[in-house]
Amino acid sequence: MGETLLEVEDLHTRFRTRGGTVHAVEGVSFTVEAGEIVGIVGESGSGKSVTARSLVRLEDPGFIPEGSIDFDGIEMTEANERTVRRVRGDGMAMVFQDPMETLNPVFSVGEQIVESIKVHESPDRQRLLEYLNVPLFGSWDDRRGMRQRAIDLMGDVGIPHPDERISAYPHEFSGGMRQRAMLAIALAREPDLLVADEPTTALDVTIQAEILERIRELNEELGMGVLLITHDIGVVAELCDRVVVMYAGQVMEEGPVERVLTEPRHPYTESLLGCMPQNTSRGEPLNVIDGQVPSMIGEPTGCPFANRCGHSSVDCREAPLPEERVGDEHVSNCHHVDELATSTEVER
Ligand SMILES: Nc1ncnc2c1ncn2[C@@H]1O[C@H](COP(=O)(O)OP(=O)(O)OP(=O)(O)O)[C@@H](O)[C@H]1O
Ligand code: NI
Repeated sequence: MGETLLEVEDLHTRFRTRGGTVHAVEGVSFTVEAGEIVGIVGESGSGKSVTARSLVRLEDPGFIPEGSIDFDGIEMTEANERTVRRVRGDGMAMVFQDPMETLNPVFSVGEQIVESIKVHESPDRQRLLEYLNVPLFGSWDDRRGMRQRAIDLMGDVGIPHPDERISAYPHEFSGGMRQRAMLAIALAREPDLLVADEPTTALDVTIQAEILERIRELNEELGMGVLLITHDIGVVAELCDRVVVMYAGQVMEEGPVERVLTEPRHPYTESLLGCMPQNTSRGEPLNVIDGQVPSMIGEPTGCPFANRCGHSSVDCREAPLPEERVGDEHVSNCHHVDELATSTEVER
């Protein structure tokens, strides 16, 4: 750790719609160090997925009017198509909630993993393949080696009997197995950073835990950085080193997981923690934060959480978000951080 892999600075991503311009991501900054697992957490619609997609330039039909995405020295917001393809080929790999978004139903899982290995070895080949519209054959040894590598990768992500299942098609796999196959495709590229957008949300709890555990092991074994998008604070607590809390397209709080989750210094984080099932007695309905998520149309003023927040003042409604350093690498973008100081800190 210690080397910055990804540095996002003041990222803005917008969508033009008939109803006006949607400000989906509004001035988001964060970093991921090599080998680190960073979580982005927030309610539905807070801009997590748009942030993730913007990193690999999949924001289309949106656009990035402002901000910088520095990945390993490459400015992604200005990179040409070829560079973007190269980064996706072996720098930043993405897995999504819905594996069918990535898996192609007409090719076997094995073929798709092999294809990903080829793309990793030569990102330009991808373009050639698309252009020629025919499969390219390497030497027999190449093909045998890649097939074996695909089998190994399937084993790595926990697909049982990979040597038999390599010829299976995506529809022959269960949801959990598809998610693993997608992870194998991503890992075939030996990425420095894995961007995983709710990779296990659709799966049952046991399978979810297994896959997340696998991601953690791969992070440890390969030193692969991970940016994990989730709305599940439990997942963040278990897996992440640092967390970025987002709301309405903006960062509310950011810091080491053990600090942010035990001593939140932003009312939004506090409310989010209050909504966790563990903090609600049995039989009680799940807490939900009162009030409405603001419309994302048009330029926001003040703190987007102000209308739902018990601490809100005139500053909150009118002034730009302050960036308050509240501890080592712990930042809260709130005017009222002092009111949220933990009791132990007040005593000091
Ligand atoms: N193609 C689009 N056109 C217009 N608005 C969009 C588009 N894609 C996303 N948005 C808007 O951007 C905002 C952020 O959406 P995003 O999908 O990033 O939220 P999220 O935090 O990932 O939520 P979830 O937890 O539900 O996945 C939302 O208000 C959404 O409606
Ligand atoms: Ni999302």
